[in-house]
Amino acid sequence: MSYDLVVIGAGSGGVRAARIAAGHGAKVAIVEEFRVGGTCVIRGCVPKKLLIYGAHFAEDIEDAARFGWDIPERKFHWETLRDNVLAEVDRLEGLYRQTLANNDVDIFEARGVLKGDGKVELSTGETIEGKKILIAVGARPNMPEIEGIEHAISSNEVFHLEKLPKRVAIAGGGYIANEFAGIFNELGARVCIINRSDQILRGYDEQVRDRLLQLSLTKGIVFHFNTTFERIEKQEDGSLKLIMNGADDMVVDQLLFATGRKPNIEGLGLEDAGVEIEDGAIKVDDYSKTSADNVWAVGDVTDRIQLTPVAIREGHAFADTEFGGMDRKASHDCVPNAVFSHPPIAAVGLTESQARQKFGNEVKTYTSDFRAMKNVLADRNERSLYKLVVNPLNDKVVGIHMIGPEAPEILQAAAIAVKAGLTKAQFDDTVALHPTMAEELVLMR
Ligand SMILES: Cc1cc2nc3c(=O)[nH]c(=O)nc-3n(C[C@H](O)[C@H](O)[C@H](O)COP(=O)(O)OP(=O)(O)OC[C@H]3O[C@@H](n4cnc5c(N)ncnc54)[C@H](O)[C@@H]3O)c2cc1C
Ligand SMILES: NC(=O)c1ccc[n+]([C@@H]2O[C@H](COP(=O)([O-])OP(=O)(O)OC[C@H]3O[C@@H](n4cnc5c(N)ncnc54)[C@H](O)[C@@H]3O)[C@@H](O)[C@H]2O)c1
Repeated sequence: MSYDLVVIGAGSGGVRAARIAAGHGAKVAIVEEFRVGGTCVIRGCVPKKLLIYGAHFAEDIEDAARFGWDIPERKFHWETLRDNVLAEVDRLEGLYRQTLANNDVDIFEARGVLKGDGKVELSTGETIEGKKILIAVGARPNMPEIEGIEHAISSNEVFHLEKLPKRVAIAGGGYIANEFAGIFNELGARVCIINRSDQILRGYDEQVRDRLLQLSLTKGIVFHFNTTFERIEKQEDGSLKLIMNGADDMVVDQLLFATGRKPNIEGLGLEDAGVEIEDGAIKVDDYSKTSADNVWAVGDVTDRIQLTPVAIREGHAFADTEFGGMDRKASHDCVPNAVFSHPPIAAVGLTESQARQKFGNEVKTYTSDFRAMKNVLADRNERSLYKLVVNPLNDKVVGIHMIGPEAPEILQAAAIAVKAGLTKAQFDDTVALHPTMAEELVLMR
């Protein structure tokens, strides 16, 4: 029961760190209280993206008519999509377990609590010991204290709904709210986003998020801004009555709270182990080292950037540094990100306003506001918007912001250019690949 490394949490960051450390020859244990794979695989990125694909067929089937296809009957079965997605999640969990087993990582299916001096107490009653400990316990949905909040669901439950709700309200205006608004709306539900502030997707480029708002409104999603909840009442027929400040009462079948995620720091024995907390998250240095000897933390529990590839990089850098004899830090600069809304948004680097703050008002921007060829023939009045933000001092492209079909797929490749510090002139030097949407990136003048 004595290991070189004990990892608490078998999610994105923990599994990567365990596998890489074991590959470097360390004896590794991983402790998981729920399911191997963590949020991303079990109830985050993966099932969410599969639902996005499922939902998008609604538009494709509609558009198909203009391309000559006669699809006489449109019927959607939520249970089929849900069960297939959940089966795929099961398959992936199996693969994650296999990878750990192949690397001789011992899996303990229990909750782990730090006891200090390298000891981790398991809910099974056992205690295991690690020369080094990695905390990778992630975050959980933030459910604000509101009367009747127990009637609402979070993203944890949304993948398991028995029936597709006819009327859905979603609290929040961030990633999850906009992604699930798109999913439910495409699947035929009436969707309303209830947001306490006056904007969606804070931190994203203003023009891009305004375009998403306009397109979402056109597709029928209703928005209530500057609105807060007073209470939630369950009615006799099972529906929910929402009593709000800033909007009229509303009755819905399902209420989803998507109001951020809180690091899982409670009940973990952090105090006993001497691990310091800052702003509700574990405080770490550039090497993910906590304030305690031989204890590190990666991923959402450190609340740096709550994204899977970031947790993975942090876990990998930790394992390489501590067990591979390398000096590795995870970079948090130029991290590409996407919102899988309908249509999706993708971005990397500085927004126009961030660049103006950093480089002054001479910052140059180039935009392309166009209708994708497919949308033109489909007679779908949905315009895409691409924007390049350029540092006037050296012509470097410091930000790319996009909304339109396949934006995340396109942005991943373009993000390499931004990370590499390429200039606008080098973008212009690249010959377009025609006919694509991505060619707009090298045609903006
Ligand atoms: C609905 C949704 C959609 C998302 N979509 C995306 C996306 O498209 N792209 C993207 O990059 N990111 C997305 N994310 C974010 C992404 O899932 C997280 O950033 C990522 O999973 C963080 O990894 P982690 O290793 O820090 O934690 P997690 O993956 O959450 O893993 C932590 C693990 O620790 C376990 N655990 C907690 N406490 C203990 C304990 N005391 N003992 C034992 N085990 C414990 C948990 O059960 C969990 O399995 C999404 C998140 C959600 C909720
Ligand atoms: N595509 C992706 O990469 C993706 C998708 C989903 C989630 N995620 C990750 O998961 C995290 C959580 O997603 P999220 O959408 O819940 O969070 P978010 O931070 O994107 O948005 C939270 C929203 O809730 C609002 N809010 C916060 N507290 C509130 C309260 N008490 N009452 C009312 N409104 C409140 C905020 O103003 C904001 O609009 C994200 O930050 C992101 O890092 C990523």
